[in-house]
Amino acid sequence: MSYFPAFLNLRTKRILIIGGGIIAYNKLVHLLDFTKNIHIISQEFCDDMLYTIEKKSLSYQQKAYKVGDIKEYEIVIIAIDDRALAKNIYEESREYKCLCNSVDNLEHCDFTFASYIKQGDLTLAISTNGSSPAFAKQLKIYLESIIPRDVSGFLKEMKELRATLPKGKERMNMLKTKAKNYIKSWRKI
Ligand SMILES: C[C@@]1(CC(=O)O)C2=NC(=C\c3[nH]c(c(CCC(=O)O)c3CC(=O)O)Cc3[nH]c(c(CC(=O)O)c3CCC(=O)O)/C=C3\N/C(=C\2)[C@@H](CCC(=O)O)[C@]3(C)CC(=O)O)/[C@H]1CCC(=O)O
Ligand SMILES: NC(=O)c1ccc[n+]([C@@H]2O[C@H](COP(=O)([O-])OP(=O)(O)OC[C@H]3O[C@@H](n4cnc5c(N)ncnc54)[C@H](O)[C@@H]3O)[C@@H](O)[C@H]2O)c1
Repeated sequence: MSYFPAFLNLRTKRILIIGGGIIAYNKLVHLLDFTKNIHIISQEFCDDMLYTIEKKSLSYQQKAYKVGDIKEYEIVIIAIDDRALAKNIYEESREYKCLCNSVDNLEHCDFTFASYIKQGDLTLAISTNGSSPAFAKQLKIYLESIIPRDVSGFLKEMKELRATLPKGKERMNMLKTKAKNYIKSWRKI
């Protein structure tokens, strides 16, 4: 079964990252593109993680994970190097209604992180269902080379048109043609 692609509003969601190594740091950086409502628990923190925690004024605790620490969170990311503990935390998470991501085991993921491009209102996310994160990243790099820098400006213009023109068939056709021609113009770049 494949993961369902959805775009979540994280504004009201409390997120916990367990772990302070490079992988936890990568997940943190990606989450920070969308929310600052993040707490981190770890025994040790890498320098990049500590720098970012300070710069973004994030809350954190330097300690070993204790049963119950995940209780208050809607989203939990397990990014530790202890597979047995990761499994225990995942099993504990089943008692709550939180969504769990475990960086070491796809079977322990209610959701996975996507490789993504974010330019203004355009977010493009890639999943390989865990088959090849390396491929997801390279495909992202390829798509980044195709999508022009002014895409966010184009979306602003489209948003404005949708807000001002009266709804109906005429607007629909006009927006469709404009979008089609914009994408067609990329081939000439
Ligand atoms: C896309 C991206 C997003 C992000 O991290 O935010 C992401 N992994 C990225 C990179 C990456 N990860 C790995 C490599 C080495 C090459 C390779 O193995 O391919 C590279 C490449 C690199 O770093 O260059 C190794 C790896 N990854 C996972 C395992 C565990 C396992 O498979 O069991 C192992 C083995 C660990 C080991 O060997 O010890 C698991 C997961 N990694 C996922 C996401 C989820 C599935 C996404 C999908 O559907 O593809 C999933 C299931 C869970 C999750 O993490 O959510 C990010 C690219 C960000 C970008 O675009 O810049
Ligand atoms: N999903 C991915 O994209 C991906 C990619 C590469 C590796 N991984 C996996 O991710 C895991 C983490 O990798 P890393 O390089 O960040 O490891 P790391 O050793 O640098 O960091 C592990 C972190 O977990 C913390 N930790 C360990 N036990 C803890 C406990 N009981 N309570 C609180 N914190 C604890 C440590 O203090 C440390 O900060 C590895 O197992 C690796 O196989 C995943």
